[in-house]
Amino acid sequence: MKIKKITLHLTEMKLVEPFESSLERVENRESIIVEAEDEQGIIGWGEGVAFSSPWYTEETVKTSAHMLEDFLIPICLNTDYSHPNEVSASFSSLKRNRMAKAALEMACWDLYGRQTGQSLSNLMGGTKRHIEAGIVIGLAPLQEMLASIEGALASGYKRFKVKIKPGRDIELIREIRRAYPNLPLMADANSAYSLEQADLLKALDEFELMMIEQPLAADDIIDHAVLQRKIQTPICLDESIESADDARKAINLGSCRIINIKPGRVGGLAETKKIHDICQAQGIPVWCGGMLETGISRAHNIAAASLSNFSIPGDISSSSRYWHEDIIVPEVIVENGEILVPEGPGIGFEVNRQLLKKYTKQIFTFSK
Ligand SMILES: O=C(O)CCC(=O)c1ccccc1C(=O)O
Ligand SMILES: [Mg+2]
Repeated sequence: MKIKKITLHLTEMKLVEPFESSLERVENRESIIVEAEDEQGIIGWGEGVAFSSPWYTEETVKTSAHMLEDFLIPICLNTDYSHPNEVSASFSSLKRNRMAKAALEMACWDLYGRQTGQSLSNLMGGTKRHIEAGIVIGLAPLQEMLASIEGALASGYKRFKVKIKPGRDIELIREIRRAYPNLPLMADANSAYSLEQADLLKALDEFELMMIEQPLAADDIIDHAVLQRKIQTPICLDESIESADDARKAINLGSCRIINIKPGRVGGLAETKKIHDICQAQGIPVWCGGMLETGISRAHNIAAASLSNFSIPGDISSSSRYWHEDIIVPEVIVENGEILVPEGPGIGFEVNRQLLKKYTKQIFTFSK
């Protein structure tokens, strides 16, 4: 797989509605779309999922662009890979920056799938033809959150995640439970709590949440292990898990009982598969998270979620949940709470060049 040309499209798209978590309110989503072209003119697509500012993890759109331009793209253009599994290994001398690495690695997987006529799901060993869709309700006044849940229920979503933060936790969950006693419900704190608040987190046990996601800091798998021993609600780690090694350590310490895998967070699809396999061997279910991404990253997520141990519905919603118009064709559609795993080559979606151009603020091209 010889890559001849790589183009970075820096895009900005306005969300259908602002998305609020414990740490940030996202209204305009900047992204890096990666286009990798081989000598035959076949093109693969990837997407960097870092945000404009480092509120979720330390990477940003600009650090990703810097890593890609100055380090990752030169490696990629100068290596003749025989399989996309080799791409992340070729980046291994560079520390961290996994969102930047993932953006390029995933473009290579899509390219390879299109070169060989295989779907990403098949390439990764996916077994599911449909995946179950979940939805995330951002922080908003209670009535709005309840209305969002009602709408999502009507659309068939199978799992409901609400963002929480100190001051919007126990009472918020109590009200949602009062309205929906049997809803498959979970909460995501995006690391807004500390171990001193263990009693408060323990008070959530009575609501029988499916899990609580990333209550403590990203680098706190020790404290998460202490917390998990104190509370009944299963802890799911998101920000804390950037690699298969992180997953192994967190599982061994008892820091979590479930893991949220985002291919764009962990360095790409090869690492996704490794984390998936480690978790499967240890009896830890995984699900696929989201990053308010365009259809390109969403398509990669769908392929990943077709693997068998992605056994809990993920944060994979329809394109229209976030975008007035998505940049892929067809858009991602949720029907009866499910998304069809595409069987076409690579990600199985085409990129709408006209829309990509419409949302592109800057474009950079690199060739050998
Ligand atoms: O629906 C989505 O795309 C994911 C929504 C979400 O929870 C989220 C959105 C942005 C950044 C982090 C997270 C998260 O999972 O923590
Ligand atoms: Mg999360």
